[in-house]
Amino acid sequence: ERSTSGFSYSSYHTLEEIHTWIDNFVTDHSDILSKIQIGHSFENRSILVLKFSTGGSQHPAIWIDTGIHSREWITHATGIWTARKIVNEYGKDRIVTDVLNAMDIFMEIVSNPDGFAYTHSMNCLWRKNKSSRPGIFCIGVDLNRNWKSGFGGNGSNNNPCSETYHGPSPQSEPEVAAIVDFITSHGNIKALISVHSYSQMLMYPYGHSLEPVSNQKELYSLAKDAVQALYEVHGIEYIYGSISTTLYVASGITVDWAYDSGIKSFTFELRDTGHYGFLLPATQIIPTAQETWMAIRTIMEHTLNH
Ligand SMILES: NS(=O)(=O)N[C@@H](Cc1ccccc1)C(=O)O
Ligand SMILES: [Zn+2]
Repeated sequence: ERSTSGFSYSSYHTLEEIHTWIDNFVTDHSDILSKIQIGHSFENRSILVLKFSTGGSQHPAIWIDTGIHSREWITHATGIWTARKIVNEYGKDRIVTDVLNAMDIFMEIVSNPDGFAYTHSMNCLWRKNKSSRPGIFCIGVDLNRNWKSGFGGNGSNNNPCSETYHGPSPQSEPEVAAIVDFITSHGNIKALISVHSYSQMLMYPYGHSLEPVSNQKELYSLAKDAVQALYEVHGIEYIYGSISTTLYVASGITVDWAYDSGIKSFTFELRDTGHYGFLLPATQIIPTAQETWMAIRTIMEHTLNH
């Protein structure tokens, strides 16, 4: 009898329900799972990371974050389903087993806990964190514009009332600083996957410039394979390419910082293409998670072998 047996993987959940699930899930799978607090948010909520590990010390690792933008609820739900998939597939699926026998996986499901709580209480379309500063009467920084690489460039905004406000300085936000500190001190993260919604895209750096990254061919080819694996599940079509050429120029973003830190980095924009947008019905959670998993699994396999 799993203590998570009452949890619905086909529903959206509150922050408290997710934190309770994390505790129960780690208890149920304590052989392979542990919970790490990497910091706290502006409003003092815990920032939690799931660690999947079969032992060893300082294994090369893969980082996955969901929920950096709080209204993108499909991403937290996909993260939760993916976490369960990983533990269920270990020992069964050859790729998952090979990956976890050689690497660790770190997953941060609620990367913007203050914003996420706010989407449940006050404003379901809230995007930013909830930081406030003296003399500034608009709240929140866009946590996907607060990173050092290209900070303050085109595709970010220095107006605190903007939805893409980059904040006063790189890593000014505790939610970003916590990830930077964790990944930097770990020192052996090989790949990073940052999950957003919506648009149905799989992208890689750069966002801050139109200049192709040095290993563009490798990332393009891997994105192509990952998108094909995703398509084969439910026939959902993704487009793929570099962020700046596929979507728009965006500066101070997670994946550009990761790439400049020597990490192969990808970012997803999950379902849909705008019909429901951020308000994707819960009936699409499991289909979305199932197809996204096949793309993530493809990226994991490549990371293990290259
Ligand atoms: N998820 S979204 O609707 O906010 N779109 C994202 C697009 C995006 C995602 C990853 C890196 C750069 C840009 C955004 O941050 O603007
Ligand atoms: Zn987003």
